[in-house]
Amino acid sequence: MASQGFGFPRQAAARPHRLAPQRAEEPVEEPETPVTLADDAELDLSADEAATRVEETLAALDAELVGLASVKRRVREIASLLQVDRARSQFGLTSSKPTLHMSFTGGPGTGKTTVAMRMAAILHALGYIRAPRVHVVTRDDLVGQFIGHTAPKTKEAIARAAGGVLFIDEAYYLFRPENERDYGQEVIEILLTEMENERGNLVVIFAGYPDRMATFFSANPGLSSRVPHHIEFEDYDHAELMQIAELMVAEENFRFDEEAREAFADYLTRRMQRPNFSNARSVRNAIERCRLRQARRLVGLDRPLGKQDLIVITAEDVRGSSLFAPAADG
Ligand SMILES: Nc1ncnc2c1ncn2[C@@H]1O[C@H](COP(=O)(O)OP(=O)(O)OP(=O)(O)O)[C@@H](O)[C@H]1O
Repeated sequence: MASQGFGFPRQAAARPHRLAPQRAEEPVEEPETPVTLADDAELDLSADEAATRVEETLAALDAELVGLASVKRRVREIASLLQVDRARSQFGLTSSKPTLHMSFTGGPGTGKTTVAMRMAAILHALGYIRAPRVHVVTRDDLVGQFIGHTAPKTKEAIARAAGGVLFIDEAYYLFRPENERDYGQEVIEILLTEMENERGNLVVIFAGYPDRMATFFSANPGLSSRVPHHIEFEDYDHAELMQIAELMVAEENFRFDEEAREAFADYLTRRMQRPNFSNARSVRNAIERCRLRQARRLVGLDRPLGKQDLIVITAEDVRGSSLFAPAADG
């Protein structure tokens, strides 16, 4: 038997009554009704247009994000879950929509926000959310300063995220056990209700450092039980950070020369041991400062510049960092 593509087979519904005449050049998409497949039909999961878009996003995730093997595996699993759920509904197999609230735990700059954006693209491609949108908030966007201000603020944030993803960065700041009248508790209660009521219209991602997130969830078991997907982001090692640096430099049409590459590796070794090291974000910031020093060097050159001059970052541009100063402390 010929297998069918994975798009929902549809039949045209009756022409809807129109309230206002449409201009001829604006074709109106007819609403379509899904058709339930026969019990002996077969589906080719990979022949769907949505599956193609998901594969493209997953391939971009692989190519553009260094490392993160277990994160990429979990994103694939969630994509598979939704693909199979779509296939089941085509056969009329009813089940509740999967709950996709998640926690992303990991150190700073490990790619949590970036992966959230890719996740939103996948959830959208598979029809789980209406828009591939991520609304990023922190405690200050949700908690009001006075009585009566918190609920409207939280509800406004939820309304802005509706149909997409609400990404709550450093979510544990919502919970301050030392102050039992803290308005953060009100936010958690509203979230609990909305995560249940708006299931299928809103995905909430709680993000932050692993240890603090663990404390946050164990202190809020109601919330924890509504978050079935926990994805952990590891700190990057030196080799991965070097690859990230090469990727970022190439994306901006720059290039390290051989000595600059060595100097940057040396820089990273030093930077990783210092306070406030933020993984890939620290790499991005370091590259910005290399660009600044390259510009300063080029402007000071007493000769015309060629294309290669503008592309190449040299060891001097890297070693100008204060980390290489004899008594570096900043
Ligand atoms: N694996 C990676 N490969 C390439 N670039 C990456 C990778 N991870 C992160 N980046 C880049 O590093 C920067 C910081 O990443 P991102 O903001 O996603 O981290 P984060 O975990 O959300 O950080 P924070 O928790 O501090 O907000 C971004 O510019 C992102 O593109």
